Amino acid sequence: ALHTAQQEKNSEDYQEVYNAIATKMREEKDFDNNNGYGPVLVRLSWHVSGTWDKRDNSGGSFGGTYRFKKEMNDPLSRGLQNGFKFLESIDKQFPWLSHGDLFTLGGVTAIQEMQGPKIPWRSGRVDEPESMVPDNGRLPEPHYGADYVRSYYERFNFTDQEVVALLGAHVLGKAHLKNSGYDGPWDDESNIFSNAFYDNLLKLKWTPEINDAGNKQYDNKEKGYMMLPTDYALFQDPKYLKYVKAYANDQDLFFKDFTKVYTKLIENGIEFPKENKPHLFKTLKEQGK
Ligand code: HEM
Ligand SMILES: NC(=O)CCn1cnc2ccccc21
Repeated sequence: ALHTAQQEKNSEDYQEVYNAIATKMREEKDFDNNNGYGPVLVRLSWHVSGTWDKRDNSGGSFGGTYRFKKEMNDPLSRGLQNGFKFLESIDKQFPWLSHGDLFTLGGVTAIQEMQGPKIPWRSGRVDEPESMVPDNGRLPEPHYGADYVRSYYERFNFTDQEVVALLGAHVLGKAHLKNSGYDGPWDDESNIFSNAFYDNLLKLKWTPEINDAGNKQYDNKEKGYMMLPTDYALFQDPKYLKYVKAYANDQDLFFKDFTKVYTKLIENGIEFPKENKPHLFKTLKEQGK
């Protein structure tokens, strides 16, 4: 069943929600070794959307079903509960906002407040009941290479270029051994949204290592950076590598392409009537806050 998103509030109302999330991010910037909540909010917005299945239009961000424990406790989402807890006070402050809108707006706010691109965001997702929670197992695993990544994103009809642009979000935050069985990076500059992911992938020396959870990851000793096998796949696969180079050399192109594919991701399965216009948010800084 296709979901139609009606716009119920105007941009000023959503800018107020944006400001509440952005202000709370500033107040709690010491979270996770001073990474702050930005990275986990971005990952949450992707996980609530990554359950979408084009075959029956199940899952996806529309119904806000991540709020139910079956989806929240998906082992591949370990650690995202921190993002959910962060958004609980926002949920209470704006009871009229649906959970699907809350989770996706959280990611948009985080990207913009971490100096990323402006993401035009459309509202109107409607909460669905627990019976609509998609099964676990729809999110990707980090252990495999390019063939796995390519076939995984076929579910979204994403091209190689879109997959590479989307994965640039792995410039943010870090892996935590207890969450995913991967660990690092150990630098603390991972809360600025930039094209550094591609630069690092191309320019640094990556050494395969078995980590303390017995998983193979790629480490750079000099900088204390790491890459998952699925990250490194973008370097190994010649078709992906072409776009890794393009984005390493052109941050504006990366920002433009990331904005397009991230918007596609968080809107998959949703019909937006043309009168339901995207909202463009000002950052706190642009508002002089
Ligand atoms: C092949 C697809 C992907 C795989 C296998 C994957 C896997 C992972 C893993 C294992 C972690 C570490 C989690 C932890 O230990 O806390 C992680 C973190 C993260 N992922 Fe992905 N991911 C993928 C795609 C994406 C996409 C499409 C986005 C956003 C557009 C994204 C955004 C993030 C962010 C921001 C973090 C850092 C979270 C934090 O610091 O707590 N990932 N990812
Ligand atoms: N700073 C870097 O080397 C990128 C960090 N990084 C690479 N793959 C990642 C996957 C999840 C979070 C951070 C990640």
